[in-house]
Amino acid sequence: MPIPASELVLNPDGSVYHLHLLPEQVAQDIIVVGDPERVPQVSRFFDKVVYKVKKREFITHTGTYKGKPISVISSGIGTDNVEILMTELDALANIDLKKRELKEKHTTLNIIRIGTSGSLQAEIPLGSHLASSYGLGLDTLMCFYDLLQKPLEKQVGERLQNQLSLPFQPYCVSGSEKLLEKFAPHILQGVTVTCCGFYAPQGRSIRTALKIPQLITTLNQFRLAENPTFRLTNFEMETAGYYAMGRLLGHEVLSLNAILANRITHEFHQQPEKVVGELIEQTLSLMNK
Ligand SMILES: O=P(O)(O)O[C@H]1O[C@H](CO)[C@@H](O)[C@H]1O
Ligand SMILES: O=c1cc[nH]c(=O)[nH]1
Repeated sequence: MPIPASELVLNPDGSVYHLHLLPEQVAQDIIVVGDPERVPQVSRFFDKVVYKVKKREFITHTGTYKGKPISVISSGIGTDNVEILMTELDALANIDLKKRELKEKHTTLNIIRIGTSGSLQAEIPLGSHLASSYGLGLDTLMCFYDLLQKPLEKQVGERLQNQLSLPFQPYCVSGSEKLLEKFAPHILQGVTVTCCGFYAPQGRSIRTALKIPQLITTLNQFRLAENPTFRLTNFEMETAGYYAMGRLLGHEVLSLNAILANRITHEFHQQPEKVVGELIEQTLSLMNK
């Protein structure tokens, strides 16, 4: 039975609905970024850019880097956008769009996020680069998917739900071990908390009262007796969504974070573009090794 037009939506030119991409316009190695303006900051290092496609916040540049096909795509902010991006990238790789059928052979995508983030530990300074060994989702995306979690991952979600009295259970998913191996010797590793907003969901209060005023303290002090090295290191808004969708769809995903804020020492980096630029160059040089 072909996948109906209402479920897998295609544009009149045959491209996927939101990304506006055709299968030949995306590589198997993909860098994802939140900010659409970061796309050319990555692709300027490519040998050449063959395709430039834009729809909404989803901007794609595809070409080669050191002779290997590569794409960079922006997601915009949040795990709701990540769900769309990951589903449509997977459809481009694994569904025959003309027949609307699953292809016989599965293609695994290698997806690396380069994003900005705030530190939850005083000793992780501004300007650090951090690879997420786990993503911990404080959003409700996975309430709608049947995600398999390992016992430690499930335990983290249950404990945090309890400690923060949340009406839903956070989810926790590991990143790609294969990709982490390339980066781990060169940058910090940590557990990244993915939030459903930038202000109150990350404990920021500008003009409104917080429902969970102890959020940052609880996350800063979260520990597992069974695994004493497990601690929550940083905040952002996409990583757990990428890791969960990657596990559901069978793709390798790693999130790399440029630490711009420290929420414990109350600082924000004076030159954010410099920190992000350094992470872009480091990622490109390590991902092909
Ligand atoms: O710099 P990007 O990749 O957008 O990532 C971080 O910055 C945005 C918030 O300012 C969120 O998307 C968060 O995850
Ligand atoms: O504190 C921060 C900094 C960047 N991105 C976030 O989501 N939070």
